Amino acid sequence: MKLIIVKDQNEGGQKGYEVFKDAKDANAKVFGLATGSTPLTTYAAITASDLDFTDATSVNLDEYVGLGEKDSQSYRYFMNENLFSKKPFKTSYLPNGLEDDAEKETKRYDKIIEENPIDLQILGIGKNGHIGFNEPGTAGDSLTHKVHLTESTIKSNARFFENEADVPNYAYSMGIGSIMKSKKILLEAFGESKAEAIKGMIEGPVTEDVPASFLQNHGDVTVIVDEAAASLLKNK
Ligand SMILES: O=P(O)(O)OC[C@H]1O[C@](O)(CO)[C@@H](O)[C@@H]1O
Repeated sequence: MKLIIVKDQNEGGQKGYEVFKDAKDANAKVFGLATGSTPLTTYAAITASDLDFTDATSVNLDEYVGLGEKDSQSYRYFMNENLFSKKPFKTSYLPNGLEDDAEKETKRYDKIIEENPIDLQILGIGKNGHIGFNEPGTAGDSLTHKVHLTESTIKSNARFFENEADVPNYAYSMGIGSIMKSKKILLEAFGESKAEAIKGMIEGPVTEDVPASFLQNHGDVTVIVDEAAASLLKNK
């Protein structure tokens, strides 16, 4: 893994933008995208740039089950607000949170991923080491699945909702196996609350207990962290 330690999230966002720019210059056509607070500065830097994605496709990692694009907490809404309304892509895919039939939806999404192999995947990381919504215990070869969110994730994400009870209990998530097939991966993490997960991801054993640790088996991962998120690493 290539580790880049930055001063703060703003500098991290600029570096993240550079990874997108390099990928675009190298003719990347499919971008795997993430939600959460982590990629926001990268999306802001992309938005402020002259990069053009109208010939590119995006495939997002995950979506809450039960929320649609008009729900302000849905990930489709988040992506529209923070990126797509300013930097449109030719086509943008997300799981459909309003589809009740999990088998139908996960199969549909796997087909999309197969037909649009991801050139660059951006990831955040959960405090418990999750990537996408792949919670601890998820198999390294998993495909798109319906996830029962952990208590830790519900608590972390409650800040985006009025009440913790409003956080959906389920989400559809791209699997770890699909994430691992991305040609290049960029993982960002900012703040002390991510330090334990970053240590486990980079210096711990490869284990389902820390889903991000599977990235040790990928040949092209760039990790951008601030000093706080890097604070528990022995080798910097
Ligand atoms: O960037 P945040 O808001 O800390 O969230 C971290 C992770 O949590 C998720 O939003 C899912 O809970 C991931 O998509 C993201 O990588």
